[in-house]
Amino acid sequence: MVAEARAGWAGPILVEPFSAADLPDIAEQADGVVVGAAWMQDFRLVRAAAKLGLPVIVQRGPAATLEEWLAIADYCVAEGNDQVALCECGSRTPMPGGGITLDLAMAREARDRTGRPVLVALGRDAELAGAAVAAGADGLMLAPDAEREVVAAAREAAVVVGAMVRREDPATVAEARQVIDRVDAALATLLERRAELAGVVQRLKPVGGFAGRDMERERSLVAAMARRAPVLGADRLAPVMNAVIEAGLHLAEERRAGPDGG
Ligand SMILES: C=C(O[C@@H]1C=C(C(=O)O)C=C[C@H]1O)C(=O)O
Repeated sequence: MVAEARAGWAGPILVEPFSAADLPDIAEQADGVVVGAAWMQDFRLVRAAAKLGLPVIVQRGPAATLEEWLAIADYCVAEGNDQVALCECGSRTPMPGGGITLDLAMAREARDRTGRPVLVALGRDAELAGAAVAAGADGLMLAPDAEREVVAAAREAAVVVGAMVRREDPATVAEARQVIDRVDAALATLLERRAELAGVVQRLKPVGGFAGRDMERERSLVAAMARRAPVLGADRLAPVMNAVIEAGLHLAEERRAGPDGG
């Protein structure tokens, strides 16, 4: 089973034991052991799993309180295993359609209190990926059978939302470039959306395109942006936004002309 999973997946293989009998195989083949939400009260199995020396992921049972959840992590640490991460998998609160109700506030609290990485299990629902990242999630888990598009959407939301709301502290050129790449991913997404919206205005204004350019509006949007980007300031933002606006106007004019120039 593990060998099969490894063949189709480049990431770490985390395995949840059904019983203590599974532990030797897990120790030999897996990269991490999962303390499942369903049996987090089985302290003997929790202890035995922690003793394998592999990283442990402690899932929160659907009715477990924060204290109960963190106590299981403490059990693992007491077995001498400090490689413990937590995983929020949702509460038992009934949801129409059987969806899970993730407790993102609890996930955030668990992270703040323990300093340990907290994963959020999204099931097959990528739509909460951005919310989980905004709440501080260090990683997202999707159901093994989640569709490719769902995985891609979750990854995209994590990058874009993460770049917007989380500050990172890179220490090397390579790390700083990775963070820049994520910020640029968010910028590209926003620039594309902005160009579409500016195109809407060109179609709705009595005179669109370069002929209907409104410099007063452009100055005022730069001034508003400078309030959010005080370090750059209006003087540095102005040429950047001029290029952005002109790119939007060129696009709108090309589209109006049509593929063969009108
Ligand atoms: C979009 C408009 O048309 C032009 C493009 C602008 C923009 O991209 O923000 C701003 C002012 C206009 O020069 C507008 O008038 O709002």
